[in-house]
Amino acid sequence: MSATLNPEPLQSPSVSECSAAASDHAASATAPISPATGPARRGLLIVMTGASGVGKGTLRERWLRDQNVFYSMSWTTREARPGERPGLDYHFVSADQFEAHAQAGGFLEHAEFVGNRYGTPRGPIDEALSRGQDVILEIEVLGAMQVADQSSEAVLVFIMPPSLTELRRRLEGRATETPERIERRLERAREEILEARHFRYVVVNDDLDRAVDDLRAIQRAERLKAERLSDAVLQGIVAE
Ligand SMILES: Nc1nc2c(ncn2[C@@H]2O[C@H](COP(=O)(O)OP(=O)(O)O)[C@@H](O)[C@H]2O)c(=O)[nH]1
Ligand SMILES: Nc1ncnc2c1ncn2[C@@H]1O[C@H](COP(=O)(O)OP(=O)(O)O)[C@@H](O)[C@H]1O
Repeated sequence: MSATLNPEPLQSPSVSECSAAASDHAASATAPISPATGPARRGLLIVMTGASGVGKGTLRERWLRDQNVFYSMSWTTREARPGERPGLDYHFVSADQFEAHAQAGGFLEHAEFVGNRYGTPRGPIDEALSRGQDVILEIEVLGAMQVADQSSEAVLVFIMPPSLTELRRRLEGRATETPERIERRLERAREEILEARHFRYVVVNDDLDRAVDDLRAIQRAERLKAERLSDAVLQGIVAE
């Protein structure tokens, strides 16, 4: 893939809005009104991005522990690491399978990262958002920018390492990559960090608990946005 890091500020063109009212969640005049969490609410599309090794997976696991959130499992051409579970951590595919899916328009976004390809399958995300479930993507920066270009509703959160030294320590400590691949990931991390201002939020992952609190605060604030009130909820309020 030939995409490069984009020096221009992100544009957020509008995207066709899906029906905000899921059919199995019709608002009624007598139901308690809770615009932020109420029945006709479409799920949030939250995109967590940032360098490899910054702690995205660790944060996501803690953040979502007690929540019914849809985590989008990516496709990748990378080989599975020992302990990784096909169909849970990633859908591991060949280069040909990946390319065929990309050609068929099956990815919401996809990008090359240090010699391998990664992509977010489109279908399950639309389904989850429409039924009101929040969706979390955990992807690198080029892919996150593609999502931002396509979807004005996406909430983009950049996870910042406390320092590059600490990022190196985490990548080395995790010991999932060869030293050469760690260097390539760190090079990529420098480029990614320089793009941080293009995203809506930045969370520094120094203290894990505080960073998870920040993510929860973002999710809560985004749920309260007035623009997310659907017609169904408003009509329900005035119909009383
Ligand atoms: N664009 C894109 N990036 C992804 C996707 N899935 C994972 N990534 C990112 O690709 C990078 C490399 O992933 P991986 O090899 O699993 O390393 P790790 O995330 O550091 O454990 C990480 O920054 C991931 O967040 C995806 O579907 N699309
Ligand atoms: N706040 C933190 N403080 C110290 N170590 C952390 C923190 N967050 C994550 N880590 C560690 O850093 C390493 C990389 O985290 P990981 O979640 O795999 O990153 P990513 O998914 O972004 O590649 C792991 O060994 C993890 O335990």
